[in-house]
Amino acid sequence: MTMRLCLSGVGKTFVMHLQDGIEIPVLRGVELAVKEGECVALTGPSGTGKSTILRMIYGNYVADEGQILVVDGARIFDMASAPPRRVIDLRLRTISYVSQFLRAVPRVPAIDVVAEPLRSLGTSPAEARDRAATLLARLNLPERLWSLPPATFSGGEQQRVNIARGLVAQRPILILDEPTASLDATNRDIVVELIDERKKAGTAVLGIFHDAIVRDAVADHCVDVQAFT
Ligand SMILES: Nc1ncnc2c1ncn2[C@@H]1O[C@H](COP(=O)(O)OP(=O)(O)OP(=O)(O)O)[C@@H](O)[C@H]1O
Repeated sequence: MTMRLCLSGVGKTFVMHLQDGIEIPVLRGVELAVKEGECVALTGPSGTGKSTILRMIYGNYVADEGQILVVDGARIFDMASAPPRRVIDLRLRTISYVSQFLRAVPRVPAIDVVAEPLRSLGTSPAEARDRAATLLARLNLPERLWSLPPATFSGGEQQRVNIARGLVAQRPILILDEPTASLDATNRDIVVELIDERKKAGTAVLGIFHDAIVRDAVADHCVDVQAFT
């Protein structure tokens, strides 16, 4: 199986510039790898740095040391030292990231929030909306909500829009930060099914799954982040 994501010697210390430069060392020597078609789960107590690892891979946080190699076809990039333009390109084509909370643009209908990643890749509006609709239907989001902006949706409804948006473009790497935290058992099982389908299609998945049922169902192995604190 081809390697898709490989972290070596990754470290992160937060510096609180507005509080006398206080330093908060969080992670050091992070080593982990994810191959195509594989799902790796990050585990460990609250505050150990699981979300920080996901954010460094997506380029939201800059790693202080080490390498975050992202493999896309024949190309390999180091997210730890990638310039902003490369980070934008990797987000467009290579890495999908489902954060814990949806950051919706005001006044944009849910179906367009979900279709947007396909639109940015050049898919026609009609096809992008069709594929968004298919995912929203699978995730049981009532059709009457599709034309409404998600700002007023319930936590579980927003999470399903967020998941649909993260899955719609089928990029080679999928990062999931607690994708089922606000979902009922039926929708949780659908998310497990969708992740499984992605793995079978060759996507490399790295996630945080506090729900042990979800973790056991999707993860091929776990990495305990406490080892890197
Ligand atoms: N932007 C930031 N500035 C300062 N400290 C931060 C920042 N982001 C995270 N931290 C700190 O880094 C540590 C790790 O946070 P992180 O959210 O990665 O943990 P986690 O393992 O995902 O926790 P949880 O399971 O509770 O979500 C925490 O002590 C947190 O306060």
